[in-house]
Amino acid sequence: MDTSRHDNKPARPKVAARINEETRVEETELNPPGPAPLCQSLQHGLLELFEQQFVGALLVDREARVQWITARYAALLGLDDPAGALNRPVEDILPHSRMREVVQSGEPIVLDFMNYKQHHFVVSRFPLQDGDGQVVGAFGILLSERWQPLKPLVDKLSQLQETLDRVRRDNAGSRRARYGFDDIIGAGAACRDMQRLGQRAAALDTTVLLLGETGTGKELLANAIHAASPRRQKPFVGLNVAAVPETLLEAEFFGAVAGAYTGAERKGRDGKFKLADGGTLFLDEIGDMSLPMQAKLLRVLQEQEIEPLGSNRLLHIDVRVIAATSRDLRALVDAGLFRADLFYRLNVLPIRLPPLRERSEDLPALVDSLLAQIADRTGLPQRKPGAAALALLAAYPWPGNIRELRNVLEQAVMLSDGVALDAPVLQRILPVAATVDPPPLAGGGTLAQRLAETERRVISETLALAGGNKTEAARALGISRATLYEKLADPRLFPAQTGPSLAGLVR
Ligand SMILES: Nc1ncnc2c1ncn2[C@@H]1O[C@H](COP(=O)(O)OP(=O)(O)OP(=O)(O)O)[C@@H](O)[C@H]1O
Repeated sequence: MDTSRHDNKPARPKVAARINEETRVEETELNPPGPAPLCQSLQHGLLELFEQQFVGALLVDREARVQWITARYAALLGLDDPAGALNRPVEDILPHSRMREVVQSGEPIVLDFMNYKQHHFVVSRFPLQDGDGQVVGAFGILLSERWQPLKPLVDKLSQLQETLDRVRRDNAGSRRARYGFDDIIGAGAACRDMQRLGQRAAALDTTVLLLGETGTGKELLANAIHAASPRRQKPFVGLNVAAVPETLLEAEFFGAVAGAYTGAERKGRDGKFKLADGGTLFLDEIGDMSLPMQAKLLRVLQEQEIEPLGSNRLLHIDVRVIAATSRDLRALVDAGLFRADLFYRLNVLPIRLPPLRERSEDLPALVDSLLAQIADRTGLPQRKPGAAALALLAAYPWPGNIRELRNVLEQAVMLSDGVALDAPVLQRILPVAATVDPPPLAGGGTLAQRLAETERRVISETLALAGGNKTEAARALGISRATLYEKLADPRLFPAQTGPSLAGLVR
């Protein structure tokens, strides 16, 4: 039936449900009299254009009632009679739609995920205004039926969020520690031991050595130790040794006087030791330091004096060092790659942080706490994992530990609506098919996708076998450590960041 509003216009055959004589009556009632009634801005074939260009498109009035929907969208939603959607509240046909929010706030939602039964749609929503700037409705576009093409973007968002959190943390409270022992979740024996030793370290003013795989909470524990120590009113400063090029490390540690360098460093600047004066310096990935730098660090630890680059003056500093590494320092000493005297100097009070796979008893509490943090930050309702989702999480080896768990949960929250956190959503996110019932291998995927899947699985398994130790894993795989880092940072291989995070680079 052609129900075009303009008798002299050609029919628009592809638009299954459009504003017809009946809805025109409604529309006149819904819109204030004025020069721009709802839909006038979409005249002259625009609707057909949307029909052709997008997987789906939809228009609602200011009461969020459907006024127009493309035939393809209606078919995707399984509507037998698309015209039957007209004038119904949008949630009747799309329970998780946020079109009402757009109409009410007048703000667009430029990119979002929306669930519909088993589908994950990528959608955009825009408010429509009349000539007086009044919101008269909203326009929604279904950009893609699949969210996977946007996965690199989702991964990047997670990483950037972590970077932002860390930068905020570093800037907040003039370098004060932001986390305490209360923020360390886990009541299992391994976690209790770690916290008991941490409390002891806080009371003593000695050097502390934190040993654990990436993402096990070394920086969190270092924060907590500082916050519970007599130095708590003084700065807490972090530095990831592995993230700073060797040539810049000395200036990063000890600072440089004006004129010591040309170019950007001409003005001179304070090093991390100076910035941490009176407080705590957290040195992450200490095992990655060159032998000459190790000698310089040892001298500072012994003398509590630094010499900024380009100066011949020694500055006295009072800094407690908390060092951390994911590498086996003793093995590095045996291999002649780490100075024995520095090792003994650092190893006064070693604390081992267990990998997540060794503390499965803490997993439900960790998941709960991380989901609460995500809900707090995003303003979305807190998700609750079902038994199947928890079983799936427990089956995965977590080479990236709690950081990886947090990234996976963040992605799952973005991709699910409602309160339940479903196993199928997690299953799609987890890098290795950590299924309770493994899915059949047969199926789709291009050669490139299937090769990537195999590569991802081999790397994950090797890392898990190597206890998260990247040097050992790289050796077992016959690739350099740098290549392994590159692969771990490749979002096509590892959708949830399991390698060194961007955050590490800004520390
Ligand atoms: N026990 C825990 N309870 C709650 N959150 C935790 C816990 N351990 C770690 N996390 C969270 O996991 C993430 C990674 O922790 P953190 O940066 O401290 O790990 P790390 O061992 O220092 O990692 P890397 O060696 O890669 O720098 C952070 O968001 C941290 O808040």
